[in-house]
Amino acid sequence: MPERTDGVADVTGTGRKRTYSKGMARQVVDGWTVPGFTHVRELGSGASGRVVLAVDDVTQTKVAIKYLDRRLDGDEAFLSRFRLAARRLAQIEDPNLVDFYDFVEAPHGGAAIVMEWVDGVSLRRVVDAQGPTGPLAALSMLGGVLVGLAAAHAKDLVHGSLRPANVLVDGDGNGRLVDLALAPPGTEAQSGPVYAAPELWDGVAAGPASDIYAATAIFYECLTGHPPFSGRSQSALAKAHREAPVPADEVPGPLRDLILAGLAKKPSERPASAADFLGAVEEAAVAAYGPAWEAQGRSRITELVKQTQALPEPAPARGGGRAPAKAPAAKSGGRGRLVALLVAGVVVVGGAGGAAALTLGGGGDDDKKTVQPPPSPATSGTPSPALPAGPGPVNPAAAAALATQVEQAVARTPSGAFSYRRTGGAAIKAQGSFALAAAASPSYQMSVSGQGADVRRPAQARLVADTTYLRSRNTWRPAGANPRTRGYVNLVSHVRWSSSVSNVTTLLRTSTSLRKTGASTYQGAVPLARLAQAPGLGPLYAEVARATGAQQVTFVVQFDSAMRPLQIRVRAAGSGAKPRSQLLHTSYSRWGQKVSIPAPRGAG
Ligand SMILES: Nc1ncnc2c1ncn2[C@@H]1O[C@H](COP(=O)(O)OP(=O)(O)OP(=O)(O)O)[C@@H](O)[C@H]1O
Repeated sequence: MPERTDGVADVTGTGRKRTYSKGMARQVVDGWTVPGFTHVRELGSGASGRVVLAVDDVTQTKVAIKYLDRRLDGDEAFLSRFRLAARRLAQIEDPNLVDFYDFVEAPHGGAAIVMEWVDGVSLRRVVDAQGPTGPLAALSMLGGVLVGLAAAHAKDLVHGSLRPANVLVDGDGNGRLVDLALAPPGTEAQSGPVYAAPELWDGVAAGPASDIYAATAIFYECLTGHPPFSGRSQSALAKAHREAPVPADEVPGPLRDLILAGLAKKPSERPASAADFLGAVEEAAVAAYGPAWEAQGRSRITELVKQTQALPEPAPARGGGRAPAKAPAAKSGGRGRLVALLVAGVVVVGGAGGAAALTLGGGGDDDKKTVQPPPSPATSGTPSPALPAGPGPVNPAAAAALATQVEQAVARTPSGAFSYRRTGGAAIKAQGSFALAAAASPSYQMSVSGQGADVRRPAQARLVADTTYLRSRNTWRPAGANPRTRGYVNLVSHVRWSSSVSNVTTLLRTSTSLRKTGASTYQGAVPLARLAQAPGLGPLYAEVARATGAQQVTFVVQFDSAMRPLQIRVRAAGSGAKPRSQLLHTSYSRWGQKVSIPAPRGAG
């Protein structure tokens, strides 16, 4: 049973307690407010509720609180489902999901979600204001959305109503998904009709495949400035999703297969999982735009976010409830977009050469007439030429100084959270936290799984002083000696080295080409023969060389402003008739968070 504190249910079971201050501000939202927070301002509202920026009275942390619409907080079936989803949401930490803190219910009606406040703008606003993002930024957004979906799907959580308004883009160009599991089953198609997969229109419950469809429809809109299908009524839109050919010829040639795969009419014909799709996205992006595509795409989207933030913020939408779907009266392409066009000195007359497409959303932000945007500063984002992947000159002293700077930055806040995945070959996924000790080996706690039959189920693992412990029925046991758990020991070792900071610094130090490709992004290449000599990392890269036949790896690493890694992507691509490739991708977050990973007591 949820513990009740001060009349507030702690349904996430996190046991978080707050000291609730009296007399907190109750402006912005009338009636019940979540105790312990002071509201700052309203951020906006939609069909599912009203969102306010608030400050935790104890920690002074800024949060976003979504007060659920009466339609939801009065629906007991929805509430009991969402309570279960909330427990899982509270356990996920992923750089592409907005952190979920609490689901709070008032004793006499009223419910709210307390979540991380994202200092950024929604992708809806970015596309409204700037038009198509250019292919690299669109790919980077799709990649982020798929990473977030993969993390949610791994916990059996489906987004259900994914659309650009539910992708918040932060100042680092990171797309973060919000509003997971908020659409009551059966209403998913109406929650985001423009992005709703054909099966949702037939009343099939939302699943990973419908999330992949929505992610691809968003990708399409980033590329072209308008969604793939439109219709004058719900039934016309449903028919288009079910029957109309995918208008793939509007997107750049190298990206068409991705669009066709993700928007396949039958769920079984779409990529098998978000993680699989991510692998295909990576392959297509590298082939078309070179290994630095992600860094370039991210820097492009970061620029678009900045430009959008500089525009006057649209007044928060009011009214909560979404109007029942009806053919919308012709509207302009959105307030923000209009302002952007005026700022850019572009005058749009009528339907931009007849290219206007009427799209039907369920109201609110997604209910808009999209106009094929004329070239604007933002749409002229043709990719810069791919950087050379081959070895080039490197200044070893500069590379070593950079590596030292990273080590020093990490040593100041030596703990955090990470998520890791390997794609290509046998997939591996892991996420958790780590603590780096100067004099001892680092400790990791993670949920880890792989593709082999013996490691497919996620296991909870700890690595302390080079011993791996696995959790089984609430008991931690050392795993080394047991042949049945050897697979997990190998996975943990792989993850530990792949996502280690020493992997980052070794790649920098041994690079044969290294260049700065963004404000805090570097791209380089290292021959695998060199990495095979590196302490600890040797076996990892020997395996990569064996599996791919590659001679070298290329990498892209991005740092935060304190020079701690935010993410690193290492790619090995073999050559020949059937080249095999692998991607090792670690994202880091929450540097400096308090992490304690002791050796389990009594576990030997
Ligand atoms: N965690 C957050 N951090 C920052 N801004 C947020 C956050 N969650 C929502 N917002 C912003 O608050 C506003 C209202 O969000 P809301 O989710 O109600 O809108 P919506 O997605 O259009 O509608 P709905 O999902 O309810 O149909 C939007 O501008 C959204 O970008």
